[in-house]
Amino acid sequence: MVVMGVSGCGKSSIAQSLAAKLGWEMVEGDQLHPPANIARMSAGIPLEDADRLPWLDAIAGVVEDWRIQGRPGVVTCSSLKKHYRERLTGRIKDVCFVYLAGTEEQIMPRLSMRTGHFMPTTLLRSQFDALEEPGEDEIALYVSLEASVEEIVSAVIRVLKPLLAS
Ligand SMILES: Nc1ncnc2c1ncn2[C@@H]1O[C@H](COP(=O)(O)OP(=O)(O)OP(=O)(O)O)[C@@H](O)[C@H]1O
Ligand SMILES: O=C(O)[C@H](O)[C@@H](O)[C@H](O)[C@H](O)CO
Repeated sequence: MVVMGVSGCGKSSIAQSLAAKLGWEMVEGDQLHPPANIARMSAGIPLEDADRLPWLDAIAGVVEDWRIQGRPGVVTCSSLKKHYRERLTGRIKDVCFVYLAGTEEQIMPRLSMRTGHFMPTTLLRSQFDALEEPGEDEIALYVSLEASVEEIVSAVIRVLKPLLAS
């Protein structure tokens, strides 16, 4: 499972709770950024494709390891563009994206109140500019970010339960 969406949509919060409830391993995709990417974002400079590709490949490696081991897992990754998501999954249809959907107006207060994180609020617009929402040809669950973490996690597990049982 890849919890995706723009900065501040709630990926880390939802993924932590999902992994705990499911008993799955969780990987924070942001931990796999090259230091140069963190420095770039911290300086208020949006990442470009060239910056993201090695990061996406590192996350794809986590997904592939889980696939080889036959183990489920939850990883957070903004996955803003379709070709990023294809790079993450290798176009293998065993990965579900949980897309935390919302508006800049809904997310900005969260980013403004968050402390101790490298991502400046000024980059939120660039995240939406880059965002390509998952299409009908992709395995993705749209979830409104407006609900509580508990409500979102319960809804995701409820909807995916039949898949999780297989
Ligand atoms: N469902 C929610 N309702 C209210 N606040 C939330 C919700 N989910 C997350 N938050 C809060 O919003 C802020 C951003 O959440 P979080 O860090 O999980 O987002 P993120 O998508 O992982 O961000 P980034 O991509 O920048 O790391 C945090 O302060 C978090 O406590
Ligand atoms: O795709 C990107 O521009 C970046 O990866 C950001 O989305 C960060 O990973 C994170 O969301 C901010 O902390």
